[in-house]
Amino acid sequence: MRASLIQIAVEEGESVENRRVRVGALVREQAGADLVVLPELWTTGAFAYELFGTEAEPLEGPTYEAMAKAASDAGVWLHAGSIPERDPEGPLYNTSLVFSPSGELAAAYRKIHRFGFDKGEAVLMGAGSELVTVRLPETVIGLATCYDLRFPELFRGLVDAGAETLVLPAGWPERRRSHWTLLAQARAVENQSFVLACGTAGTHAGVPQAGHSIVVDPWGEVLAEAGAGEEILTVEFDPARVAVTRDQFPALKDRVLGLERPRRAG
Ligand SMILES: NC(=O)CCC(=O)C(=O)O
Repeated sequence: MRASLIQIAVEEGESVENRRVRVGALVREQAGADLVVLPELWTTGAFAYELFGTEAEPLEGPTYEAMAKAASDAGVWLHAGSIPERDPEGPLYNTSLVFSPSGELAAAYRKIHRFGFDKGEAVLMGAGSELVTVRLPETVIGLATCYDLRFPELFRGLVDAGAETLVLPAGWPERRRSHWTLLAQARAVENQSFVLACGTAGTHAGVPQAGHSIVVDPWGEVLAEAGAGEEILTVEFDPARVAVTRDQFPALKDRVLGLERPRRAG
């Protein structure tokens, strides 16, 4: 299976519309790949909080239209990263879109863990509540977004729902790049799954981005890693290695579920 992770540079000097057109062209160039992955909130930048409201789109808005067309022109499965979604009935959401090679929407995932504690995304956007997996011809992908990477129970839920390849668009800052690499490898090892994590490059809203998109195999080995700048990271991997790893080292079968809370001594 061939995957291309498009690590876009998100910089203030470029308009959202220009970036949308540019990204569409980059997706078309990936014809022949099985799966193409884009980063989190690449239209605005994950930290450009002041743009969330002005650039928010309905689910089937301009980014949806452009990416559906790019997926069908290229004939690829496209994880189109996430958009600031305006739900007419509710708050904004950080919503990932997955398109089939014919340009149909295969899945939408609203980010469950919002970043920012008492500001930013955490107050500007609503939280999703549903785990989402998508069956591709070669593998079942499980969806998570950026800060979700810190919450292992979400990924275990995806594995329980059948995921073998965990796909994570992100806008991860350079400041915490060591966490990014470590957590991507940890999620791969503990879930005996491939991890495809696609970040952004450049600097927006004063936050330098880590880049370093990464693909990790079910044994925790890094198959490919990007540098800091805009880059397309292409990797070939064998999804059958998930079953082989889970069979030969069946740690997932040794899970003990429903542990009781410790009793207080004294
Ligand atoms: N956009 C994000 O979710 C940022 C996450 C982050 O910076 C971190 O977890 O650290």
